[in-house]
Amino acid sequence: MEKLTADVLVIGFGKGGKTAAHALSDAGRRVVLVERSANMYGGTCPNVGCVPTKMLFHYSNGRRVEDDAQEFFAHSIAGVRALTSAFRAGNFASLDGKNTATVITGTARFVDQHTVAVGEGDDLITVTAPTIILSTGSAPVIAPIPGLATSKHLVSSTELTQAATLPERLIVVGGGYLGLEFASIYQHFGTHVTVLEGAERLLPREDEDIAGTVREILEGDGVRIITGAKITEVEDSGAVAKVSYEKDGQTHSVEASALLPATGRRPVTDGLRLDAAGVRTTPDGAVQVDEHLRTSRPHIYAVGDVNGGPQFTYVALDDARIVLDQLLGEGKRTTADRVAVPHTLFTTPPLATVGLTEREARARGLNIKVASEKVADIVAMPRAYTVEETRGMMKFVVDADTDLILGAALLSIDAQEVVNTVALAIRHDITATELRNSIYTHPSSTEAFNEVFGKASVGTGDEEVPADADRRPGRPAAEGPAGP
Ligand SMILES: Cc1cc2nc3c(=O)[nH]c(=O)nc-3n(C[C@H](O)[C@H](O)[C@H](O)COP(=O)(O)OP(=O)(O)OC[C@H]3O[C@@H](n4cnc5c(N)ncnc54)[C@H](O)[C@@H]3O)c2cc1C
Ligand SMILES: NC(=O)c1ccc[n+]([C@@H]2O[C@H](COP(=O)([O-])OP(=O)(O)OC[C@H]3O[C@@H](n4cnc5c(N)ncnc54)[C@H](O)[C@@H]3O)[C@@H](O)[C@H]2O)c1
Repeated sequence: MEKLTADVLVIGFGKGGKTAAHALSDAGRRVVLVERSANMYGGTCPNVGCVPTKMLFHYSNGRRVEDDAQEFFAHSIAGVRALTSAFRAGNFASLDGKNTATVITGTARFVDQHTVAVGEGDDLITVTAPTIILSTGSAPVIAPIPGLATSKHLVSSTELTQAATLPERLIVVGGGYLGLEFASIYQHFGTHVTVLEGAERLLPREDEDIAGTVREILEGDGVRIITGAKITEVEDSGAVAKVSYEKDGQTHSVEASALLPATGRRPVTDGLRLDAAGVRTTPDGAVQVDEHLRTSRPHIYAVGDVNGGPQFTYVALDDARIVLDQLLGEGKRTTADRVAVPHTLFTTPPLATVGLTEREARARGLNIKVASEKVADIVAMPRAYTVEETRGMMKFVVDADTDLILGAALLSIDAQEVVNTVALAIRHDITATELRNSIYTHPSSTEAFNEVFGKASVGTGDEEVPADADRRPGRPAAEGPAGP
């Protein structure tokens, strides 16, 4: 049995926890970080989340019709394994290698509000610290559908990033971020994918034109999408699972050899014995926090997915900044400081969004203009043609009184990059006209701003500005294709 003390104890090697651990250790604090699995140094994102899925996204888009599907898939999974294991090793070494940080592998459980225990019997380690940061992440929700949890065909997203063989048919239960990304990736690898989504339409938060175009693109790639599906039962039948669902009063069924639950993720607090520390949870099972991410015990913080906030790596990172500001800074930073946080759904092409949708802006009674154009029609953005991905559309919602950008939905090649510029413009009050009249590299996707912002449907009196409006006299006009 070993008894350790530290200045700061971090539970979970996720983005939030490790970012805080590095900074605190660099500031000379003695840090102990406890991670329950040697396969998870670095947390979900680099091991079983963002990194492997985005690498599979990349590989799957490179598959040619003549490639053998199984061979190509096996090669792709090998690439993912190599990268994730390199990242895992790097994550461990960079933290454990510091003089003031120690990583312990095991599951932490609270003994009291300052102490956790890891392991049992002779291997028991206790760690006591005046400050504790919880960063235990989230786990998939398995919807209470009869037969789903016990189906031998159930596969987790983790398994799908490490699978040895490509399933011939895959049913994805839930058409949110995780479900649509796996649907798009696996369909491109050659699996026949069916998405069963409970809501009446895909991506209900997005405007109908955007959600409809996402659906059209996925269906164009061969993904079968059934919305408004009320799944009633899952039955294993030999090599396949049969999923029964009701839609429009009729009962239907679909079969597949693999079944991915993608109906959300819940905060992980199992086994932590939060009660022993007096840390309260919300009715949804998240660790309850204030805007400084302090729990009901002010010396215990909770960052990332476990605190019930938006489940994105960059939010976990920002959570760490808030806690670090408490521990090393002025203690002013809060979750309320976040403005225009962008998101990207990595379908092909990706959908990146920020701020308000058109529907939300209108519901707020704002006087808006909407600038929108199909990617294939954006003459100022030949990049889409050069990489042979001209599907999608770009849409901006602009305040007609102030010319400030209220939101954007970019369903387009490079959208995950372009959206960050829009988010920055929103945060720093850069107007739509300024974005429209700026100089961008060529050929790039950002160049679309030169044109699309000039397409506002309900204007402030601004006339449409042509794509090449801010070129100097004598220069050639737009160098892109003349348009389809
Ligand atoms: C398939 C998939 C794809 C995703 N893609 C993206 C994306 O493209 N972009 C994006 O921004 N986000 C993405 N996400 C979400 C993102 O991965 C998470 O929001 C992020 O990893 C959360 O980080 P975290 O710090 O909260 O916890 P995590 O990274 O989940 O880390 C928590 C760690 O705590 C450990 N742990 C749990 N309980 C204990 C305990 N009792 N003791 C010790 N250790 C414990 C776990 O083993 C785990 O390593 C994706 C998620 C998934 C599942
Ligand atoms: N690119 C990214 O940033 C990325 C990628 C993957 C995951 N993530 C994160 O992980 C989280 C979890 O992803 P997710 O897709 O599991 O959750 P989600 O909340 O995004 O989507 C869940 C979907 O399942 C549907 N659903 C719920 N119950 C259902 C049922 N019984 N039958 C059919 N459909 C049902 C919901 O209507 C919803 O559309 C995401 O919210 C996101 O924060 C992010």
